[in-house]
Amino acid sequence: MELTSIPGVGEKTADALQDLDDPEGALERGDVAALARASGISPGRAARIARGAIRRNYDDAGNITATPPARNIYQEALSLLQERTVTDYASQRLETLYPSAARTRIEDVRERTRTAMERDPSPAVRDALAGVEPLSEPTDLRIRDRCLATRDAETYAKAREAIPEVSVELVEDARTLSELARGYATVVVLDESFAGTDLEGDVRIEPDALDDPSSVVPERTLAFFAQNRDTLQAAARVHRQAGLDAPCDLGALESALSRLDTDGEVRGDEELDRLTDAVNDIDAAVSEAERVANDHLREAIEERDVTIEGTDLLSLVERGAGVDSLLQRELADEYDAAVAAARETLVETLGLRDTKSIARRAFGDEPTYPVEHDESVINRLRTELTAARDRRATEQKHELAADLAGMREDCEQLVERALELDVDLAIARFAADFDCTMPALGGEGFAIEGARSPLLDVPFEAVEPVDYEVTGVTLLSGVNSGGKTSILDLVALVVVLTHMGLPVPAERARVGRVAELQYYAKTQGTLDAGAFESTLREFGELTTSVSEDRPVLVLVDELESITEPGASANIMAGILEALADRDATAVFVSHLASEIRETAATDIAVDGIAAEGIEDGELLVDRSPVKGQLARSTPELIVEKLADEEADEDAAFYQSLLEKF
Ligand SMILES: Nc1ncnc2c1ncn2[C@@H]1O[C@H](COP(=O)(O)OP(=O)(O)OP(=O)(O)O)[C@@H](O)[C@H]1O
Repeated sequence: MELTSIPGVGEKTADALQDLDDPEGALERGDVAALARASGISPGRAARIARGAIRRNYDDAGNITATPPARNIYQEALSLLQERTVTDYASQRLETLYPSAARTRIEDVRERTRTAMERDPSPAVRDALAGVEPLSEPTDLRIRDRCLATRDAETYAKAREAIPEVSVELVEDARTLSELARGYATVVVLDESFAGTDLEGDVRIEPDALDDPSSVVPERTLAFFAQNRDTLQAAARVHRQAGLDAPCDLGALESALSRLDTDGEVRGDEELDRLTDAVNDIDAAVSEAERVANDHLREAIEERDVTIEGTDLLSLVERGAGVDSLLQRELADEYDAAVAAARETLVETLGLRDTKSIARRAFGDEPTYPVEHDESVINRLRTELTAARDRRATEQKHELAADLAGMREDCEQLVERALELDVDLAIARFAADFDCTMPALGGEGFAIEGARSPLLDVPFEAVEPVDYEVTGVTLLSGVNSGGKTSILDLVALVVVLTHMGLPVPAERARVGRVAELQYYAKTQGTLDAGAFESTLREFGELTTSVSEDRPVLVLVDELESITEPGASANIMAGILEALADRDATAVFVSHLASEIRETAATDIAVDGIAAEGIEDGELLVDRSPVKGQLARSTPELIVEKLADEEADEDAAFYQSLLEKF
């Protein structure tokens, strides 16, 4: 795939993407998290690139939101979904959903949405999802107890490239090889020519080692699983809890992972634990053995009366013999028992097996008081135990790596499915939280029934449902705070969600295909001449851009505020006529609906959000616009109320005011 053919991807970005493991796959999957791992590419940019790739695949002209308020609605829709994700991945992945102009794209997302809406976002699944994140590659793995050796310069270069985790050494002959073996626990020789040579230490002749690096460094396989262990365990839990089809045997994976520590060491092996503890506890065990022996001996000596004949004493003194020889002569049996206790304590405390006889030699038969160990024997014991521990660890690593090696691809799928489930669950929760349905696609304009906006400043439970259908060009009139702006937001939201392929917050909805959503929010106050001119230009361009194959939905909120009322009524009438001529769909909210209708040369439909009356100073409003009915304005309603309520002479004044409406 030519990466530069994706909209928004230049040479530099393409180079950065090319360094990823599988840039095409990441683009195909819309894997924003993977794309964001390319150097210099932020998650926001990664999402734009993924959207660009989708647009190219679907030959899609792009996002239908054509104005800042339309884009805000899209952002709000996205936030409502993103708030319902557990993982960062799903949150970023949702950014690849955009309101598309391509029917095939919308249909593809709708298919996924239907499946997503059937999923059950149970707390147990969400809990498990909290532990899942995209897999990562371990870096800087260095193995220091092994090295590779060769006398061939070419093999040396190949080895450095194939197995960078260990040192590679150039050797000249058997002597230099033996020297090397003294510095490493294991030396793997890559040259056949050394076979048959008598070498000291753990030197292995393995000319094919470079073909299977994990035979030399099982840590390479293990490091990936160790680094991602918690994520993989969580992804397995997600599969169990959600009843998802797993790509591999979850039990086998979980049991293999339970034998691995996050630092890549094998755990749960009794023999390895025994040897590790023995190496760690050796000094403490030696002290304990000495203490046991000396306690024994001290007690024995304390309890004994030693009788010594004068001649013996003399001869002892003459020979310069110390108390040791007295010990040997008088307490030989006790000494033997004390040493036996010391040996037993050392062997027992360290749980020794193969190295028992070495350990026993740590306490000599020659009587001394206090009983002391032979440090050189203990050093030998330490060396033997350490070597046995390392051998066992490496064996175990090979075994575990062999179990896990074949599972890598399945694990990648396992995590991907779990993360994608989070995307589905966010959609399912959004649909459930806002009582959504899948809208029907097609026809002219739009029709919504029982629609409730999640964008209002009131809690969703308090939102009153709205029905509204528009085909063609319509003015929407209504009392102050009747909910006109809220309806434009709601219509924009429903249109955006529909074109994203998502469900909409309504009992029923039908949305005609739109190539552009042109939403203009109310301006704050009159525009100066320059701003007024550029606004007019915008509408000029807009009215000429509408055509049958470029259906445009125009939503405009109180355009009259851009200039003085008379002029703005004329301008709006003109824009509406032009849009009506081109069969566009448009809703213009305005307090000048009646003036505009009078000015316009063609018939313009007017709908109204009507107040049913005033109660305690509050308007009672039916939020669904009434078709074909100009709503009475708030001032008119208040004058009418005063005309009804006031005493005779005042009532006449209010009556005359009312007649002017
Ligand atoms: N469907 C609804 N359910 C509940 N409350 C609503 C609904 N629609 C609007 N409201 C409430 O009415 C308030 C005013 O709504 P909105 O701003 O849409 O009215 P408006 O007709 O555009 O007002 P104005 O004529 O002053 O511009 C909202 O902030 C919201 O609190």
